[in-house]
Amino acid sequence: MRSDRHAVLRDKRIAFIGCGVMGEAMASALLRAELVSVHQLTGGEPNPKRRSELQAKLGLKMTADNREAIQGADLVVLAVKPQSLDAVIRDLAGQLAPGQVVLSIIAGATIERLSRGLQHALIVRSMPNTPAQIGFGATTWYPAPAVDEAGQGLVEAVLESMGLAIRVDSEDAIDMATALSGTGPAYVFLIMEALIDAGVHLGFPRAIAEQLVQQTLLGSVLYARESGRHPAELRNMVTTPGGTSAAALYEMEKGGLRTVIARAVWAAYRRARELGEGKTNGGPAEG
Ligand SMILES: NC(=O)C1=CN([C@@H]2O[C@H](COP(=O)(O)OP(=O)(O)OC[C@H]3O[C@@H](n4cnc5c(N)ncnc54)[C@H](O)[C@@H]3O)[C@@H](O)[C@H]2O)C=CC1
Ligand SMILES: O=C(O)[C@@H]1CCC=N1
Repeated sequence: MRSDRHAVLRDKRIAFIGCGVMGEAMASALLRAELVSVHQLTGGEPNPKRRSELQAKLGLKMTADNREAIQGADLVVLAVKPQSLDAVIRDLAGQLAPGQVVLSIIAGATIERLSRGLQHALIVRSMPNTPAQIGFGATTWYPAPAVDEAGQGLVEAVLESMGLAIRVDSEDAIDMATALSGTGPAYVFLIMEALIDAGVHLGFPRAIAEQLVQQTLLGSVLYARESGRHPAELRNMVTTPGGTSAAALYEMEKGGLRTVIARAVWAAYRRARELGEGKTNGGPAEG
């Protein structure tokens, strides 16, 4: 289902409940793509510093009162931490008007929990990521059965303004995507940091190490996408027999890099499920 995003979002009002990293990323993406004008957006945010920051930076109308924020909104985006969800439910339970669609980006929070807590059936669960801020996000979304075509079109138009948006066919796929793409930028930034530090360790000035690493990551991703080749084939093309890549890859395999990455992604998936069960404090994963 594709539709003209401008037409879908024309005159639509969107309320962001929680305006931290992701609330700001989503509002910025919509404004940056000129899909909405600022008077269509409202932010509900208890932190006065964040309220004035977003007012100054994006021109957003901000309020500390979540009930006021959702007045007249077509779409209500829930972008608070899982730990703040109960407070939002207390504020908004029974307060949503019949046609309002709720779009949650909260890791773990199930449609059943949101729908029961808010006493509202029109719920969409989604999982974006931080590159959404510059239009390169990767988002998955899954609507409750009660959300009709128009509601889904509205959600899709908002999510596509942030980059790739894929509708998945189960809620479990949202937890899986939380571990892979939602959390994914954290993995990439850690690898980026480790490579830059290794460059500095070799003797490069940090600014040059940063440029070389950023361009290598960017170029490799674009090359993989453009060539359409399997990553293993592309890796083999770098790996001269008896050369430098073979020496480096040996150390990576010996250190268990693939297993470490797979275990990290499974740990994030388990954690997403725990958050959904209301276990809001973490701890080292076992197993
Ligand atoms: N940061 C990320 O990379 C991603 C985060 N998420 C999800 O997005 C949600 C928000 O994450 P961030 O933006 O990183 O968190 P954040 O901490 O930056 O933002 C949350 C905002 O909610 C506000 N808030 C707290 N209690 C509130 C209440 N009762 N009513 C309204 N606002 C309230 C806070 O003051 C804060 O500004 C989380 O549930 C997370 O699971 C999803 C995808 C990626
Ligand atoms: O760390 C977290 O819980 C959130 C969810 C996806 C990315 N960040």
